[in-house]
Amino acid sequence: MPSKASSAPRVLYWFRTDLRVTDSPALTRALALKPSTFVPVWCWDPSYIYGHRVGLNRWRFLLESMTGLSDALTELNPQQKLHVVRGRPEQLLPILCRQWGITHVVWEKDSNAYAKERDRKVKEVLAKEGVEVVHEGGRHLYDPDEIIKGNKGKPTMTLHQWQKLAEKLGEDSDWKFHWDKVDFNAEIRTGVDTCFDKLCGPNHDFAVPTMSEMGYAEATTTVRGGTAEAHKCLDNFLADTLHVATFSKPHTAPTSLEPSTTLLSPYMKFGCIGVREIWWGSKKVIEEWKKKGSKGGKETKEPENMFGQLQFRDMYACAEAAGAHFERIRGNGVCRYIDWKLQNQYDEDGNEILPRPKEDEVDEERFLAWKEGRTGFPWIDACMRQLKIQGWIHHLARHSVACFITRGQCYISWERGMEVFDEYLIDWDPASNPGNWMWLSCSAFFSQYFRVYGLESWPLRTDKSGALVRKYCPELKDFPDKYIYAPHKAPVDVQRKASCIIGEQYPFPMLDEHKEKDRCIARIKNAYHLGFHGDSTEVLDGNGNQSLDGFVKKAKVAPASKGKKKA
Ligand SMILES: Cc1cc2nc3c(=O)[nH]c(=O)nc-3n(C[C@H](O)[C@H](O)[C@H](O)COP(=O)(O)OP(=O)(O)OC[C@H]3O[C@@H](n4cnc5c(N)ncnc54)[C@H](O)[C@@H]3O)c2cc1C
Repeated sequence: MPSKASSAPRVLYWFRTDLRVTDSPALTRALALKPSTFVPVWCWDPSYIYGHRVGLNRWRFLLESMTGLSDALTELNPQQKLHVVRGRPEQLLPILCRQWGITHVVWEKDSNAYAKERDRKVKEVLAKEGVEVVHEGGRHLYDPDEIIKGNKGKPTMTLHQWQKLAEKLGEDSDWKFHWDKVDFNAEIRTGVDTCFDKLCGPNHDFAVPTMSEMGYAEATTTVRGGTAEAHKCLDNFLADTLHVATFSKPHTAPTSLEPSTTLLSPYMKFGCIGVREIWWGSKKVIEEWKKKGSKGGKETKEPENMFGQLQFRDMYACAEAAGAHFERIRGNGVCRYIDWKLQNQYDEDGNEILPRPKEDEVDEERFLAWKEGRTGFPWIDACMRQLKIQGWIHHLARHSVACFITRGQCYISWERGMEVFDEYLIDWDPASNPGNWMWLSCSAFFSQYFRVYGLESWPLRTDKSGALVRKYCPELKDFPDKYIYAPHKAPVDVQRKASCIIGEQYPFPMLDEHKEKDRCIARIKNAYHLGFHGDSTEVLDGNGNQSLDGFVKKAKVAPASKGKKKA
C-alpha cells in the first residue's frame, strides 16, 4: 500500500449531502491541494441506515443520487468512481487513510446538530492518525455559523433579521458491523438485509448499494435522483425566463398535478445541485430579461420570489444551528409551549420515553387517519396519499395538512406531524422540516393562529374540479365537481351514481371542521397568554399543562372547549 512519503497530498474526499461535482467549494478546495491521489468516498453509515426512519422513496432517491455522482466522476475521469464503504465513518475513515496512505480528508461542512457531533468524532480519530482535516462551507448561501456569530449566537427568527445579518457578511464570504439497536426501518423491510455483509459490497467493488441488498421493495415515486436529473430540472426552470422573473410562491398551485414550483428541494437535500447554481442562474436570467425590456410581467420581490425561497432555507438553517433541540418542544427555546395532544413524553431524567405510551384513543386514531389519508376530508387525504406515494408535495399542501393536524383542527403536537414528514419526504431536512412545522403550528416564526386553512374552501381557490383528489383518492373520482371536496354533503343518489357511498367506500369526516377550529383557537390563545417556551422551567419540570390549566381557571379565560373566537 502507498506510503505518505511523497510530498504531494493524498486526498480522500468524503461525500455526504453534496452529491455533485458542480458548485462545490469543498471539492474545489480539495482539488486546489493538487493531490497525487484523489479518492472519492461515501460512508454507508449504519446509524443512518437503521437508526433513522426513512421511506422507500427517499432511499431510492439517495441511491440514484450516489450513482449519478459516481457517473459524473467517471465522466470526468474514466478511472474514477465513487467508492462506497459500508460502516461508520469514525471507524472506517481511519482504516482507509492507513490503507491508502491518505494525508488529507476533505468534506463539505454542515452545521446541523447531528452532523456537527458526527464530524467532531471523525476529526478526533483522524487527528490520532496524523491526517489533516479540511472542511469548507457551501451547503447554504452563507455559513450558518458565521451568521449566528453575527447574531450573538442567537437563532434567526425572521427573514428580515437573516437578510440584515447576511448583508453584513457581504457576498464573499474491527469494520464488520452488527446493528444491535432498534431498526427504525424494519417495517418496510420485506426481504433479507445483506447490506453490511461486506465492507466494499457483495462484489468487492465499492459499488453503490441496491434496494434489494437493503431488503426493500421498489420505491413508488416518479421523482428520480441524481445530479444529472437535478441539472435538467434547473435548466427547465431557467429556460422559462418570464416564469423565473415573475415567480411568486403564494401564486403557485398546491392542487396542480404537475409541480407548480421547481421541485428542486429533493436535489438540494442531497446536494445534487448547489444553491449558488440556482441563485446565480436565476439572477442571470432575470438580468437578461430586464435588458430586453421586462416583457410580459412585473418582476417579483422577496420573500415571494425565488431568492426569498432560498433565503428561507438559510434562515431555518441558522435557527437550527444556533439553538438546542430544534426538533422537539422540550428544551427548545424558540418554540412556544402549547398543550398539544400526543406530545413527546420524558422520564424524570429528561430522556424521551420510547416507544411512546398510548394516550387518548381518539387522538391516536385521528393521527393515524391523517397519516394514512383517511380523515374523510378529500383535500387532506389526497395530499397525505400523494406525500406517501411521491415523497413530495407542494409547499401549500404541506401548509394545509400541517395546519389541520396541529392548530387547525386536531390539536396534535407538531412533533408527531414532523416525524411523518421525516419518514415520507424525499427532501427531508433537519432545519427546514422542524422549522416549517413550528411555523405552521404557530409555535415559532409565525403567530396568526386564528388564520386556519379551510378544508373545502382552500383547494377550491386553485382547482374547482379536484384533479388531485381524483388522482390520489380514486374512490371519489366520479363525484361531480360540486361535491369533490365535501362528498359527504352529496345526496345519496349522487353518491350511488359515483359508486361510492360515504361511510362505506370513503369515510365520513372524522371531526367537525368548524367546531374543532374554534376549540383549537381558544386553547392556543390561552397558551399564548401564558407565554411558556420549550425551555421554561414549567416545561422542563413537566408541569406546563398543569400551569396552563391553572392559568385558565385563575384568569377566568374561557376553557378551550367553550372558546368563541371566530377565524
Ligand atoms: C410543514 C412543512 C415541512 C417542510 N419540510 C421541508 C423539508 O423537510 N425540506 C425542505 O427542503 N423543505 C421543507 N419545507 C419547505 C417547502 O415546502 C419545500 O422546500 C418546497 O415545497 C420544495 O419544493 P420546491 O423545490 O418546488 O420549492 P420552490 O418553491 O421551487 O423553492 C426553491 C427552493 O427554496 C427552498 N425553500 C422554499 N420554501 C422553503 C421553506 N418554506 N423552507 C425552507 N426552504 C424553502 C427549497 O430548498 C426549495 O427547493 C416544508 C414546508 C412545510 C410547510
